[in-house]
Amino acid sequence: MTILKLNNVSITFGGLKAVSNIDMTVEKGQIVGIIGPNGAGKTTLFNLLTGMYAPTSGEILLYKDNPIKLNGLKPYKITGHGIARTFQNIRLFRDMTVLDNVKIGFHSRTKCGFLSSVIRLPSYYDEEKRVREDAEELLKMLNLDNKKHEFAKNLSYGEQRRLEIARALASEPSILLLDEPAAGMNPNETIELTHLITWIRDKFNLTIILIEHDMKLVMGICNKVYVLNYGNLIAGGTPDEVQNDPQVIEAYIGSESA
Ligand SMILES: Nc1ncnc2c1ncn2[C@@H]1O[C@H](COP(=O)(O)OP(=O)(O)OP(=O)(O)O)[C@@H](O)[C@H]1O
Repeated sequence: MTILKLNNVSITFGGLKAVSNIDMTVEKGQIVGIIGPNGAGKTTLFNLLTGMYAPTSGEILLYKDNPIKLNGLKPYKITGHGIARTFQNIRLFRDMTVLDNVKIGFHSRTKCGFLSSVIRLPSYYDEEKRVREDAEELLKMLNLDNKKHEFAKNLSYGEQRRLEIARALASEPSILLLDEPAAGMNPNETIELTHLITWIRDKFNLTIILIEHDMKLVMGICNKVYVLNYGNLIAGGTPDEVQNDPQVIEAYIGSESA
């Protein structure tokens, strides 16, 4: 079943077409990889999917009960529709605790209004308690519960990446976008992360789209891989299909010799 579809999506910055006429279909429950040399348009694509940029042309459709057109929606609306992300350069609240970082992730789901929060109605305390319990539960699942009172900045790199994932999961997404989750990790952390990604997909019933340069990770866990080069989609298929695609080989060899 299709959960996300891009029809002829482009975005232009000045004269540069950073993403050009992209067609993409993502099936529910799959892990989809987006690869390509530096500057290929991968992060721009995530920015389009999360409402940070609006496409210059084309449409992005999310299939829930009915198709929802995501073009031009504000990021918080898109989060509300169930798309969450992590960032290439980790974006945590570094001077806040691990627990508070995750509690903030629940914000898009909390119902307490401004007034009940300010005058501290019982509904505020009920919600606060529920958010705390849910956040602690998530931290347990991501093996960070023993760090919940640490400042985020004191965590190791691998732990910070897990915390970002925990925070993204707090918004109860149906689609999780991971931007270079293995960047900066050592080989052991990358192996752990690989297991974690498939585990959270199954546990939380997610569809995952990930940008990654670590080919072992991509080819090991993705059901489908899309390859971008200079903003164009040059291949899309199973890991085996794209690895043997002459255009893909050329793009990577070309980028290495550049
Ligand atoms: N806001 C912007 N304004 C102008 N140009 C931009 C903007 N965002 C991205 N670009 C350009 O779009 C192109 C694609 O960039 P993008 O960051 O999406 O590539 P990428 O595939 O994610 O690269 P990397 O693997 O290095 O992260 C680049 O040429 C980049 O300079």
